[in-house]
Amino acid sequence: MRITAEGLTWAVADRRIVADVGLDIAPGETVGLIGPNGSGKSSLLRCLAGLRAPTAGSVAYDREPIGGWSSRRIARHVAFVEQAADTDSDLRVADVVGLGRTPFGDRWRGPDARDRAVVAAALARLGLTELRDRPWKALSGGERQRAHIARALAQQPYAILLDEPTNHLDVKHQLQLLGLLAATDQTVLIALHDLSLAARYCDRLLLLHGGRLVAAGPPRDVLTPPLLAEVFEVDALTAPDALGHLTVTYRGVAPTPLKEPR
Ligand SMILES: Nc1ncnc2c1ncn2[C@@H]1O[C@H](COP(=O)(O)OP(=O)(O)OP(=O)(O)O)[C@@H](O)[C@H]1O
Repeated sequence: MRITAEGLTWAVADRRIVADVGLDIAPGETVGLIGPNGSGKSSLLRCLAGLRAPTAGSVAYDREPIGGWSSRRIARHVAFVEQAADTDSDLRVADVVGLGRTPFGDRWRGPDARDRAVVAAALARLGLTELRDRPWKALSGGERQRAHIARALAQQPYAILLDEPTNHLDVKHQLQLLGLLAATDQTVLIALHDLSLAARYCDRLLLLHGGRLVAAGPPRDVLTPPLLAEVFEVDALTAPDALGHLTVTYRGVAPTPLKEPR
């Protein structure tokens, strides 16, 4: 599914948190959303997921503006894995993953055989089959994170939006998750702080700064030392690692320009 935005702006009390963003994410693309803390990544994702009505501009799925869509219709197209999402603590893991089937269900009946098969497949893809009957409150942070991603997969969306999904995961599960997302046919937009992982797994990167999209393109075009210095305020260089993957190495924080003497 193609996701587009034109002139997308979301403001709170005259402060533009997402400012005039235009983007076009092709079906099946894996796109990384990068930018410093507070640059507007979560806010942009929430607008694209239909959870926030833009102050100006529009979001479209396959060229159809989603402005008037119900949340159920949106959920049949896009799954959103929020940062630090919380869930009712009385549920078991399989119940939480089963919430991904809600947009397809009939509220008068429980899950059918197909729902159960989809949930089992999603649990297996995230390596959670053995934990399926565990109470939610007994899971570690990383296990919860993986269960939220399994819930998104169980939704069988055309596109998945994820807000820093690797932040609780150990190295193996980071690599597994990003490999899974890069390999899927679904359209993927993923906010990431690790720029080397973003470069390795994403086809393209979108760089946000102060709510504005300041660069978009293949990782080697976006992760340039001048842009890293300007946007992230770090002194960094990029080079292929031993395996040939583009990596970012940090010399340190960019030197603060000296203030002019009065
Ligand atoms: N509901 C709100 N009301 C007022 N300000 C908000 C609201 N939501 C977000 N902001 C502000 O908008 C800015 C962008 O926030 P957002 O969470 O989108 O950034 P982010 O790039 O995802 O940051 P991080 O990397 O720290 O997660 C921040 O300064 C934040 O405080």
